[in-house]
Amino acid sequence: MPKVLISDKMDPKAAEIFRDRGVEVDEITGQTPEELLKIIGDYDGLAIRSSTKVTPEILDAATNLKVVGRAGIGVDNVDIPAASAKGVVVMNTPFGNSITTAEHAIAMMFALARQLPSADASTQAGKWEKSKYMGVELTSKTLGLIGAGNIGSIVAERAIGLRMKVIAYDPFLTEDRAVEIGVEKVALDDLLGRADFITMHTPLTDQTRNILSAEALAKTRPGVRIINCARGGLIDETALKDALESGHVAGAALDVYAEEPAKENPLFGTPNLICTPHLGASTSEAQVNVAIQVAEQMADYLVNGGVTNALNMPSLSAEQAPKLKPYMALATQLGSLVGQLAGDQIRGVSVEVEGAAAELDQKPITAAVLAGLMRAYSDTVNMVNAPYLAKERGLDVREVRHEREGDYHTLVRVSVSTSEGDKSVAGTLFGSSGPRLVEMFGIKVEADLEGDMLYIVNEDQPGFIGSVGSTLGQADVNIGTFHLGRRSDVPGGEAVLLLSIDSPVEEPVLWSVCQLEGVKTVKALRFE
Ligand SMILES: NC(=O)c1ccc[n+]([C@@H]2O[C@H](COP(=O)([O-])OP(=O)(O)OC[C@H]3O[C@@H](n4cnc5c(N)ncnc54)[C@H](O)[C@@H]3O)[C@@H](O)[C@H]2O)c1
Ligand SMILES: O=C(O)[C@H](O)COP(=O)(O)O
Repeated sequence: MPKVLISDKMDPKAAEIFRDRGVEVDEITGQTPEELLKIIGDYDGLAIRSSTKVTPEILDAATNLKVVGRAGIGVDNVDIPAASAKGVVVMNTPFGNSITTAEHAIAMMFALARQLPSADASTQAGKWEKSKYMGVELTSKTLGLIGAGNIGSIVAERAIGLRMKVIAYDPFLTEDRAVEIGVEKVALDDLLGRADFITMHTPLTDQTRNILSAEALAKTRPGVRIINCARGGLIDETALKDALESGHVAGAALDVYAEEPAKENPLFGTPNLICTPHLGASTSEAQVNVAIQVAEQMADYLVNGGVTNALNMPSLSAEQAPKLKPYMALATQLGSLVGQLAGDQIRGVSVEVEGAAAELDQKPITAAVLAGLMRAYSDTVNMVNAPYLAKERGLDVREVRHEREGDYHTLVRVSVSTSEGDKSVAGTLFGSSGPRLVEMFGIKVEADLEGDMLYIVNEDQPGFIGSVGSTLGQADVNIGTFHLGRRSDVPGGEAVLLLSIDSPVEEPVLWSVCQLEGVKTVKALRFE
């Protein structure tokens, strides 16, 4: 039974769903990295929010880990390249808390406009400072969104409802989408110069880090108010402090900080600053949503192989997974066959699908081919890390989908380009018997690729099969099945022999086969 650790505070629904789906679950929150390091090796899954840091050290110790599930959106606390390299799927729940977070941004905007936190403190202190707390109206003001994805577009919708004009800077926002969500797409400098309120809704990346730098803040309108419910690090905190102190920025409302938990921060105590402790996603509704979603996604993966909302692997629904399963087996075998035969000469790989296979999502099939192909060099390669490893090795990977009718109801072809030319193998699915090789390097040969096998290329001549049989027999190697193919129907050409054998063959036996007359190539193969 797969075992999951919930390492950050999560709604109890998550544990309930794991148990209902046949996944054992432990809930141990608030651990130090050292404590987590000691126990992580026991788990197949790790369910987190933003507190647990999934570092390369944690991943190294996580010898059984298959999936990290983030109950929330931001995954900057997970080292995704390191997880991918280890073959660990990283999933998030991209929509479960977006309304709640957008509402928090809107609440922050109101709080800034009317100075609600300090007006509250002053009133409860008995000061009745009516004239001190003069506010501003939101109606007709310009709201500048930096980032107009899920949360940004919900904020836009709410702000338009408040009769604000919304402009957005987001290099990935299309003009059509901008029109659809009712915002004007603008350049960053344009936004900085026009917005009365600026709200941040991007992930923290190399491009967005300090996007509100001292230089950018200097371009904003005097009296601008700034909201950040996205990620600390988007705003230069020192520059913001200066701008608040000078009065150029009239107010800032922050939910996120460069260092979290932010028990100390240089900004604390600055005038006109409102702070919340990373509460953007903290409503009971959002927490139930993300807990249910993350547990369902992780259980799907661990129990059925379904992949949803993965950041380092193509999606594969729980309905699709059983349909794709035999194809993955076929793709892995074909990849393994060319990987074992063409080895490190491979420069490029092309994966073609036709017939029924062309109706399926091709990405998982390609990932399985690459995993099979690279298993010749790596024990830890799987469908998650295979595309990354392929990229790292500089393999040119192509996918081709044929609409045409072929000889088989379904076909997957794997072609590799090597320094010695192109080579291609193809396989199909046969009724209930599953994956079967049907063509190899231009020769029709049918074989089930499993266990230990021997691949021989020879000149087609009488008596050859007998001499192979007796050479193997003398070495006590039992032949299970014989699969034969030749380049043309005319005898005497090049032939391929694929033998399934009951035990691996040692080097001296391979050498003896190699010495038989007409033999061009001999190679021992192994399939899982
Ligand atoms: N405070 C919280 O508790 C809380 C809760 C949920 C999400 N978040 C954070 O909010 C942020 C937005 O979440 P989302 O669900 O809207 O994400 P999203 O992926 O739907 O949207 C992000 C948008 O940022 C845009 N973007 C990327 N790079 C950009 C750049 N260089 N300049 C401008 N725009 C850029 C993208 O095109 C995208 O449209 C994330 O950082 C997430 O972690 C915080
Ligand atoms: O990215 C997110 O989903 C938010 O930052 C929420 O973080 P939390 O789960 O730690 O509240």
